[in-house]
Amino acid sequence: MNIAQLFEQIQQKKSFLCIGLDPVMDKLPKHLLKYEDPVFEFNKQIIDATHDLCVAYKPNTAFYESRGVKGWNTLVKTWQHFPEHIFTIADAKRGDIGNTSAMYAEAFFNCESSDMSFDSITVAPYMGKDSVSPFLNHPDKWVILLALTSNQGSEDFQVKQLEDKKLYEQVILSSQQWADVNQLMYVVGATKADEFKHIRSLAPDHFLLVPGVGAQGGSLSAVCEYGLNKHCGLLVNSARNIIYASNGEDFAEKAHAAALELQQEMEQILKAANLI
Ligand SMILES: O=C(O)c1cc(=O)[nH]c(=O)n1[C@@H]1O[C@H](COP(=O)(O)O)[C@@H](O)[C@H]1O
Repeated sequence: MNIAQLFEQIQQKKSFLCIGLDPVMDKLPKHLLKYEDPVFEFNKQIIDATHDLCVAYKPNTAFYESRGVKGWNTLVKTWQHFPEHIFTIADAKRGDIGNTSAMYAEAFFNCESSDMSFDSITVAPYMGKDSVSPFLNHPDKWVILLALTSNQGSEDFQVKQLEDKKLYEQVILSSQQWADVNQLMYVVGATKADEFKHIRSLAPDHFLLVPGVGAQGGSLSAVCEYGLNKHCGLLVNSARNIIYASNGEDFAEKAHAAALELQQEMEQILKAANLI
């Protein structure tokens, strides 16, 4: 999926919502425990109840890898259940020396060897260009590079000054030489709303993946004030606020309601910006 196709999906659905699928066994509704794979059943019902309201799903692989082989199988089944036009993000935060990154890319992008073929993967930029390039060698796939993350620890390194720039600014500027806007996005936390105006001056045309709305306290309207661009340019992620809207038998219905609330707010924002 290229940038034009992603924008088309956003316009059709009047939504730039990405739903994070980060399921924890202990938090699942009890009635699902009778299923052979309760986590898959949970994801399946969440996807069925919300796919008309979002343009992307982002399973964070930690929530699957932590359960070993069973968890990996759940991830594969979940990927296989995604509807065709949904943009899929493997939130794996990978990045290593070139030949190792190539194997990570194989694991998440190549259907034949891994039974999954995500549209994109989150990548940590710390090891530099040759650690990111193997993901970009898959021409129809996206790299979503960590720029300014939502957590407190983002202050430890990302905002440190290097000569005339902060580290995260250098990440955004240097990486633009590695791929174009059809293959590269940046993660910017919703908790960093004050930085969006400046980040848009560094990367006016790129999509930004924005986690941190809801459970981490970020505000959708504050992000959109300066974050939108001519292709919308934002995928705003929410996980816990949607998937755990209820832990009863009505969990999927309540997830739908929580996603609808965000989608309706997004529709108003897109209309006000003349993007739909
Ligand atoms: O790359 C990410 O998705 C990510 C980057 C970041 O800066 N902050 C952040 O919270 N995330 C992820 O986004 C999701 C946030 O989930 P909620 O806080 O439950 O909405 C988790 O999967 C995090 O790992």
